[in-house]
Amino acid sequence: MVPAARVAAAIEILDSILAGQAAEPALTGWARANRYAGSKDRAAIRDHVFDALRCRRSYAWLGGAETGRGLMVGACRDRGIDPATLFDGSRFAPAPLTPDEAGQPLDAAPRGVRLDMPDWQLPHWDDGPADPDAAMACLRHRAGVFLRVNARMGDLAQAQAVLLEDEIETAPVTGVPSALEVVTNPRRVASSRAYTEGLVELQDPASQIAVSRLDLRDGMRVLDLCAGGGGKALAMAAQADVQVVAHDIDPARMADIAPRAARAGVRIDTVAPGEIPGRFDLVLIDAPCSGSGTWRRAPQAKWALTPARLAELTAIQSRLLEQGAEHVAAGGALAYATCSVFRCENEARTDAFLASRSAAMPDPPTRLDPAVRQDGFYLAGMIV
Ligand SMILES: C[S@@+](CC[C@H](N)C(=O)[O-])C[C@H]1O[C@@H](n2cnc3c(N)ncnc32)[C@H](O)[C@@H]1O
Repeated sequence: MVPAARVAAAIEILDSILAGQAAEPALTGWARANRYAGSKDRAAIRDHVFDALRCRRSYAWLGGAETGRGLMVGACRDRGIDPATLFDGSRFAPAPLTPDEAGQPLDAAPRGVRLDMPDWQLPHWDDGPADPDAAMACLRHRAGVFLRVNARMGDLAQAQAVLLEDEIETAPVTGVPSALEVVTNPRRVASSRAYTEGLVELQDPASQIAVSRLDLRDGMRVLDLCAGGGGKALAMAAQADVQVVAHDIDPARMADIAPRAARAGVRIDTVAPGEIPGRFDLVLIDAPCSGSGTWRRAPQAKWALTPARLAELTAIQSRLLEQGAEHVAAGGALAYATCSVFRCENEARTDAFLASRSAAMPDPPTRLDPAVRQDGFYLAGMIV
């Protein structure tokens, strides 16, 4: 496909998303209906769509309308490309620009437009990361692809060598000894030998840092209360000889844990909701949250979040802290984590929890800033 045809495809898909469809089904549906598109075309179209979702307000401002077409016109202008070179009405290309698509310069735009954030969220950002504008600005850009090297199967150098067999070049990540950043061929990772044989897993550096800060010692019993697909459970099991029990309110989310654990050469037991066996030396609550620290990976969530949903999430988070504490053994610890940067989901929750009982937070919490670590994260360890 020529570049203008890829832009035309992105416009069509963005219109479906703006009408309410989720991004992944919209992309898959388009690919099924347009089988002539090759893998490079699909990848380029996907990048256009996700870039536009990250920068929805600024692209609409630059492009003159919050439509698929307006967003792609704005995307061209944001990248210094004259949209008329692609919007020329030739075969497969979008129709030529009209005078009402002149857009407006971004310098004159309000803060929420320039930083691509819904206005109602700005106070939450101002109450979160140290440099809120830098944090919001970084969410306008694509995230890298990162791997966690499974220490049970090899070290960084071995993983890099095995990945190179599949022409995947990687680089170490400063300050995260278990992590590699994929430099070439990220789309080959899932079929590479290093991945299928469990030497590496896909995991962002912020999550790897968070797990590395947990005080895990051989022989400990650990409950992962909100295990989801098991990213943290697998990282904990790789870090020490711990017995991990994984639980999630939605057991279907844990379906991948068994095959992932088998690949990684570790054991993780999964339990059904309400069937948590006894008490544990460590209970990890990787709580459901707004995900505000990870919106460069999941940009649709930035626009979908509402004040009501945020209030609902903070109530769930407080309940989970109470529930998690019930499963901590004498002398054990409770760890609370979110991938949000909002105080109302982080310090406000742990402060309220600590104030309600005789519990302590011996060390200050870990706060990771998306402007520094690509993703935001919060981790607090408590003795209950
Ligand atoms: C942030 S995700 C977990 C990610 C996972 N720990 C990982 O590292 O891949 C939060 C999870 O919490 C689960 N959840 C939501 N409410 C819950 C509850 N009341 N009890 C247990 N799990 C819950 C969700 O189903 C979701 O899978």
